[in-house]
Amino acid sequence: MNLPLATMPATLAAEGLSAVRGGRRVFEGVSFTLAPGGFLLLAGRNGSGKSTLIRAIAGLLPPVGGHLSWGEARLAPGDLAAQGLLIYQGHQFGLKPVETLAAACRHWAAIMGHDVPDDLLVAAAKRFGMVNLLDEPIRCFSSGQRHRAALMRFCLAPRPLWLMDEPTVGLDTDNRAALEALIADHRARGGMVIAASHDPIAAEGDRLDMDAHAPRRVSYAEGWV
Ligand SMILES: Nc1ncnc2c1ncn2[C@@H]1O[C@H](COP(=O)(O)OP(=O)(O)OP(=O)(O)O)[C@@H](O)[C@H]1O
Repeated sequence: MNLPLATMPATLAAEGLSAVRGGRRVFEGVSFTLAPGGFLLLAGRNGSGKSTLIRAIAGLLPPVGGHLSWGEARLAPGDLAAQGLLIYQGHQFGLKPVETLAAACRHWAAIMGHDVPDDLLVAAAKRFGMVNLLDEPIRCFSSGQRHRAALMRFCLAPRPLWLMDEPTVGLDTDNRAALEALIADHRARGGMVIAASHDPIAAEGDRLDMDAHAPRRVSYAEGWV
């Protein structure tokens, strides 16, 4: 069962993004275009800025340079989230240990402004082999099960742009395949995915190498630091 997208997707474009974290420039000159149905893999070494770029697109960390646009509209930081266009999944799963999986899913969807009918919840759980865990509290879950619980959220809100930070971590072979099928189904209805990953993900698309966007090092010999 796939939810129809609530909003028509449009091309997402980044132009010359740069970001600073902890007072240090992390990357600069990041540009890309992601059309409806597109997939963009963010690659690069540890610390190259993959998570930072995802957070910048999600509106959690305003870039210090460059901008995003959605179709013809130039965006201010946070606009994609404010307009209900994205789902972001970072390294923190944000799951309450005392909640059951079903309650956690409904809670998260409510925050996103959606009700979750039973058939949708069961379909989401089926994707990741979680149906028998729907009434179990999260505190009893293994780390891989927590990750799968977090991934179920992508099935629960019909938003066109998915931002996935290390979505394969801790998944076994079957659940990696389930993740890849989820991504393929989303793209087939026009959805778009940006994923940061050290692992290969079976999805045709573009690759952005964050190592190529490291800030230029300026030497003392050039006169300023
Ligand atoms: N909360 C923070 N405060 C200050 N600096 C940070 C913070 N988080 C990350 N950084 C710095 O920002 C840079 C980019 O980190 P980021 O997490 O975006 O890299 P990454 O490419 O996702 O790395 P990894 O592959 O290890 O997940 C790193 O140099 C890191 O030290």
